Amino acid sequence: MSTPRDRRPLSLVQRAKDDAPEAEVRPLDWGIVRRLFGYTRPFARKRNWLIVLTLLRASQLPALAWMTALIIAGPISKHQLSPLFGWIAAYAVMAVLTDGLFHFRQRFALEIGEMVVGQMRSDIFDHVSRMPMSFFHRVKLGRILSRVTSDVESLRAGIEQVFFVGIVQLGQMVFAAAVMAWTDWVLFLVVLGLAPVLWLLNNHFRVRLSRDTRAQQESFSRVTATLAESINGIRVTQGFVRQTTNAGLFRSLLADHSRYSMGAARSSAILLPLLELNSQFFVAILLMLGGWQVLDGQVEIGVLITFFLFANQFFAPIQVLGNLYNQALVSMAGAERVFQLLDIKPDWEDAPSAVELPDPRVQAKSSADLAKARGARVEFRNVAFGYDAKQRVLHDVSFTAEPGQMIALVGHTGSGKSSIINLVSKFYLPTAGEVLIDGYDIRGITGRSLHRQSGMVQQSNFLFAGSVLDNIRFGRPEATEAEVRAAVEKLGCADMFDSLPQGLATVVSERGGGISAGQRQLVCFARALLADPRLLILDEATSAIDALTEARLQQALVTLLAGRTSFVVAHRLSTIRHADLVLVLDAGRVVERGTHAELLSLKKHYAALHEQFVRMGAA
Ligand SMILES: Nc1ncnc2c1ncn2[C@@H]1O[C@H](COP(=O)(O)OP(=O)(O)OP(=O)(O)O)[C@@H](O)[C@H]1O
Repeated sequence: MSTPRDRRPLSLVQRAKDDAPEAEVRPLDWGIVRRLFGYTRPFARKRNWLIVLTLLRASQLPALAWMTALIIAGPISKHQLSPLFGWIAAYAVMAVLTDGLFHFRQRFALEIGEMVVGQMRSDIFDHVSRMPMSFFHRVKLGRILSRVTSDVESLRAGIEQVFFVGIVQLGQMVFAAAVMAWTDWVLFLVVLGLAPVLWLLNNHFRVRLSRDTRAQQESFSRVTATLAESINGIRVTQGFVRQTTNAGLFRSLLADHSRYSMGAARSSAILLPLLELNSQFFVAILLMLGGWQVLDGQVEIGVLITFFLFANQFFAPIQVLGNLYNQALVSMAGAERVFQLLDIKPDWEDAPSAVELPDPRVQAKSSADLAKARGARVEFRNVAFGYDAKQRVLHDVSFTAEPGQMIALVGHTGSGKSSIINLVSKFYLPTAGEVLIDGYDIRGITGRSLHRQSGMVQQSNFLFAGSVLDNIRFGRPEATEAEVRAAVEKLGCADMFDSLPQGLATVVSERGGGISAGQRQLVCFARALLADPRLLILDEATSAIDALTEARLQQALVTLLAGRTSFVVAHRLSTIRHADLVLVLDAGRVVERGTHAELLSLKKHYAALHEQFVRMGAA
């Protein structure tokens, strides 16, 4: 068995084809903005203060400009020295206030950004962890990684910068427009008349930029997805000497990404100078008209200076807003992808009426009761199942595993062994028929309560990066070192762990590097033993292990399984011989059942499989 797995070919060529671009989105979507804003609700006080500070700052900058204009047009142009000092002192106070507020605005914005980003990452993790296995067959690891990393990171800039800096800049523009209109409405009308030209020009380039930015992000997500898959599949890559081919394909994805990045950079390199040129063009027109009014004596020079100061306040934000708009597009695309992931509904969930699977060990009064309660009763009644609606992979499967029995599943590859185990673990629900655990229909009990009473040892013997000790107590983190040691001793393998460089404290890597295949398997056995499950699922490792270790593993296995109900996808004859019931599967059907001896005497499917086992063993 190879529990939950991806059956697509592990090839980068395939990946490049698989990764069709994600759905196009509107550049600015207020629904997404509102939803993002919802993330600031837990920090509403700070957020509201931030909004107040932002609005204040939006008025402070134009106020400073106005004070400058008043000082120039007033005491300076009228040569009044003593009022000048008063004005300058007022200006200095205003400047200190402005930058004091700036400090808090900046700090609050960064803090809120950080909190939102942290919350979002934690939501993605929670959401993904609760998904049924079918989700992990569909959604690639790399895609999940890029949601949590680059997409969320692009949102941070959106939250910290776009919104709050945007308000300041817009406020500044509105204030400046009001002062300009009040100072000289004719010149102001000229500014207003030319504004649509600027807007149309910007719009054209921004649509282009938005397209380029999305393409750039998608190509990057393909790069990260491919990287994640390549590292995961590094053994296969090296085993088939595909390094050069894969590196070439990876380079072509990088080249793709560079092309899109260059496209985005080119569009932005046209847009930004154009914006600047526009402002300068306006200034030229204003100089011409304003200069003529001053020369003609219609307007005082002080008024023209005021107008220019505010024209500057009006135009400067256009560029900043342009940059913020670019950032908003990037953030919007990131937010859309994050929300798409968060909105994926599981194919199925526990029914609202689902109850906890009772643990009979809790009620056991005598040690005899306790011994009986150590294993669960599992029954399949006419079960049919398919990973998708079109194709069934199990047909009419019925059997009963009494408490404490060991059921061995044997059959050729693809015969349905893993699928039976996926159903017992409630990783999937049967398409038809019933799976009963202790008489409870599996649909009516919660997955969590079932998993609390079950344990799993996978063929890959998956270990987390950390110490051997922590890996063993993964299912019961509160277990003491003494309890872990007791479990290891019970399995009769304490010496194998003691021989490690730092004993149980030895650190292993994600793929279990640092310890041998046999030791890795023992860690998984000890982990299962410590969790003390009533139902144990074991996918026997096929990896070659020397005869001595094999004998010790077998002994440890007998200890581990004693009294518990177990399902074993058996790859070793010695295990099958111990089974109370062997189910022989062929094309999703149970074609034979019985003990090893009974099945051998039938001289049919099992006998043929047995012969293969023996021959392989001899080889
Ligand atoms: N995630 C999946 N999505 C779609 N079909 C699947 C999936 N997993 C398995 N299958 C299909 O279901 C059928 C039964 O597969 P299953 O994994 O149960 O067989 P198995 O006996 O455990 O095989 P093996 O010994 O190779 O692990 C096969 O035809 C297989 O292609």
